[in-house]
Amino acid sequence: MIKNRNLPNGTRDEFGPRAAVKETISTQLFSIFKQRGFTKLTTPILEYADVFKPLNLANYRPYQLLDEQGEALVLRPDLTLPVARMMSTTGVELPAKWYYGGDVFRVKKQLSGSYNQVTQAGIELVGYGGIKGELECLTIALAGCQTTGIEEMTLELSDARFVEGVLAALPVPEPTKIALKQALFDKNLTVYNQISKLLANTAFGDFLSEWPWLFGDFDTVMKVVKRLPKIPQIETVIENLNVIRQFIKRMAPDQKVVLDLSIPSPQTYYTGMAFRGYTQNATDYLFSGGRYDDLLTSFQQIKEPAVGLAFDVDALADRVPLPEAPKQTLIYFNQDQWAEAEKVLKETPNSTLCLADSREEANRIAVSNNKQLLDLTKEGE
Ligand SMILES: N[C@@H](Cc1c[nH]c[nH+]1)C(=O)O
Repeated sequence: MIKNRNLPNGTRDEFGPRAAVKETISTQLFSIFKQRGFTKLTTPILEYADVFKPLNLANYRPYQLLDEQGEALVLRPDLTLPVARMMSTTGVELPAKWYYGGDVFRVKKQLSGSYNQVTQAGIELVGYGGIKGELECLTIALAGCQTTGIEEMTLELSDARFVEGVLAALPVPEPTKIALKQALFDKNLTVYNQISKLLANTAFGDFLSEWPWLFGDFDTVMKVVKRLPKIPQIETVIENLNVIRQFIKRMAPDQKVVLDLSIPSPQTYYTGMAFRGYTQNATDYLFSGGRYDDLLTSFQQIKEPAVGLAFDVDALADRVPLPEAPKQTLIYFNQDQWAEAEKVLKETPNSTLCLADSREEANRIAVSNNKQLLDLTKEGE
């Protein structure tokens, strides 16, 4: 007899309403992706560990296995890197629009309460370098939340180039910049203040005193950014963010948009704008995405621009109210009535065949599942 019937940490069996809701959500998202011209791509759950080198493995610790030659394999902790790997090996023509659905596996801290297996549904636009790529992703992000029934969602924008651009312009040696960045990301104000004090009397002084708090309402954050001296690289970033803000205003006037220019990029492979959606009082994101123009060079010589996003189907399922199921009918019949039962099944909405061998058993099943029994045998009469 098998002794250990427990599940590995952070995993779960899914059945009943939750499984049904997740299936519905995935179907709704896939239908948006397909309608907008994305093509399905399926990659294996197992990949060589090397594929995920560009990830920050402190945040995405993978489950490791060995193949028959002793080479390190992992259960995929991310779905964007397999797409980049696939693009570099198959020579498909660019630009390309891919969509996918599947589970990612990330070993989380024990007792963190979060799951190690998460279902994602996402898209990748490869070969588009302009801002239209970001706009398409955001259009799909908003449509996805709306279609699946998310009522209130906050859109958070950030940009991987902002922190780097400001640091590059600071008149201090490289090690000081690295220390300042670390203190900013860790929100270690003691160290941050010590370092930024060195620059208090420069053109950056005013801005630096506010940087650790540079998140929140879009327009308020932008006002603080204006205190920076002119840095050409930052100007482009700000322009892009403003274009996105205006686009959202036109598309979804009531959509709440926040900006965070004091955090590390959500993925180490992002090279530009990043966007995430969240709801109040929750730590997980409904979707997360961004631009990653350098990622393909991890796999090939030629650089290709790319941008994408993934919905967290589990996070969506946690927020979407479970649908009220219509009353089900159980059709009880004798084996020689199969053809008749089949006909009734076709004609009766929300019905299923009852495969019990006695009327008594059929009754028990109907009562315990709150279903109505339709008896074709008339045994009980
Ligand atoms: N793979 C990213 C989401 C993404 C898709 N495309 C670009 N980014 C994640 O899991 O966070």
